Amino acid sequence: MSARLRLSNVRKVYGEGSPDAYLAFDSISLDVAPSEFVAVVGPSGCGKSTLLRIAAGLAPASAGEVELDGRSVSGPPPGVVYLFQQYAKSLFPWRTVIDNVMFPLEAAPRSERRSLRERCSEYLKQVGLAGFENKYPWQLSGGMQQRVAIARALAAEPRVLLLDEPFSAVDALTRMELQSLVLDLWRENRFTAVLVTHDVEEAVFLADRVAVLSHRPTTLSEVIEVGLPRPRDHIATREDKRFLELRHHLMEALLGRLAPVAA
Ligand SMILES: Nc1ncnc2c1ncn2[C@@H]1O[C@H](COP(=O)(O)OP(=O)(O)OP(=O)(O)O)[C@@H](O)[C@H]1O
Repeated sequence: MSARLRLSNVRKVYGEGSPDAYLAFDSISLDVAPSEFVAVVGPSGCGKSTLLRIAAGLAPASAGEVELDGRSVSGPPPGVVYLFQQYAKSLFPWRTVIDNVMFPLEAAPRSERRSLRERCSEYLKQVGLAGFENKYPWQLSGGMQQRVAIARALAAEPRVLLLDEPFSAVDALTRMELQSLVLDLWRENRFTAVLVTHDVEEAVFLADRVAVLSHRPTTLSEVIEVGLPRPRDHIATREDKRFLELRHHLMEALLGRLAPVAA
């Protein structure tokens, strides 16, 4: 099957041409199939967010190519939605919850607004926020605000959803709830998902494959097939032998270069 999203030999240099030019990563090639869920893990600062922004067409690569359904990406393409870590900054505090979710549909003709509003209420229901349409983001908890951001992403009917550490600003239990929510929505809506995270358990729990970025100089060191059965459950999946093996392997890959802690 042809790739939905294809990264071919992508390289990023910040400050190219200047004496303090900085090579973020090089030679990254990765194909993501339609409806696949791929996680990208790597140590802090290795370039995960940069890579995702390039995949979204939000930043240019220094070399290499990004393709969406076979077409070269040179700016944000329709159908690709980016979900940010900092939901509080990505929601508009002066708009109600429903008006935040409606935002990607604002260009639609007035005559369609009523039916779009109903559709957006449906997305809010899907993320467990029925009845919160007329609240403002600042009246909601952090986890609820990220649910609003997820509903807004759904309203854009993504072919590809790019998730940049989307759960890192919430507490551990909320994080697990949001992980399950994203898995349910992914299963129902069949978008392609690429998740950047530094959390190896999250990567294994959610993804079909995990791409591992190395320490500097960053390259793609391996891509691992997860192969755990779906639907996944926080208790049973995390106790599965395969889950534990993968977690071990990824922890070693990410921590391998650190010196052991002295007794
Ligand atoms: N706009 C920029 N200009 C210059 N350097 C940048 C810029 N954005 C990122 N960098 C550098 O590129 C490297 C990769 O940054 P990036 O945020 O992509 O890494 P990351 O793996 O997502 O990090 P973290 O896991 O800590 O969020 C870092 O060393 C960072 O300082």
